[in-house]
Amino acid sequence: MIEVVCAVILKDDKILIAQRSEEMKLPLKWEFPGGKLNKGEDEERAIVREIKEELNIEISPLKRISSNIHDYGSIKIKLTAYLCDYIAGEIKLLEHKDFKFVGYENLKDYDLADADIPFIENLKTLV
Ligand SMILES: Nc1nc2c([nH]c(=O)n2[C@H]2C[C@H](O)[C@@H](COP(=O)(O)OP(=O)(O)OP(=O)(O)O)O2)c(=O)[nH]1
Repeated sequence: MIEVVCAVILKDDKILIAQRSEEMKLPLKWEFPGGKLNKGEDEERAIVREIKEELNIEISPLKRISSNIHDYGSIKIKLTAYLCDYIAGEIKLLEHKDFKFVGYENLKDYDLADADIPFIENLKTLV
């Protein structure tokens, strides 16, 4: 099972979602950006590193939301989400195709990766 961490980044009460590119796995799906844990790396360090690598911004993890285990058939992932504050920097799309800041109520209108869907319910009381 692959361990993946992702960031639910808040800015002005909106949530950042990013669209995977055609070249990535799960092409064109929307997700909470993040990536795989390196060996020996803790989750909070991994999420800060991945967001800098993918979006060029600094974030600060606030709270662990929950983990979902999802089996895509070819791979099984454990996806752990952290609620994060946007600290600094201008977003540059270094891997993704697009990004948006959306209100909580609009998250369901995007074609999110299957593993992310349970987070919508878990976020209800947090945002
Ligand atoms: N980052 C991220 N990955 C997700 C989410 N939902 C979901 O199913 N995934 C899957 C897609 C990938 O199969 C896997 C993580 O891959 P990734 O491509 O983002 O991770 P990475 O940057 O470390 O990968 P790599 O390109 O170095 O191989 O988890 C999500 O919300 N965020």
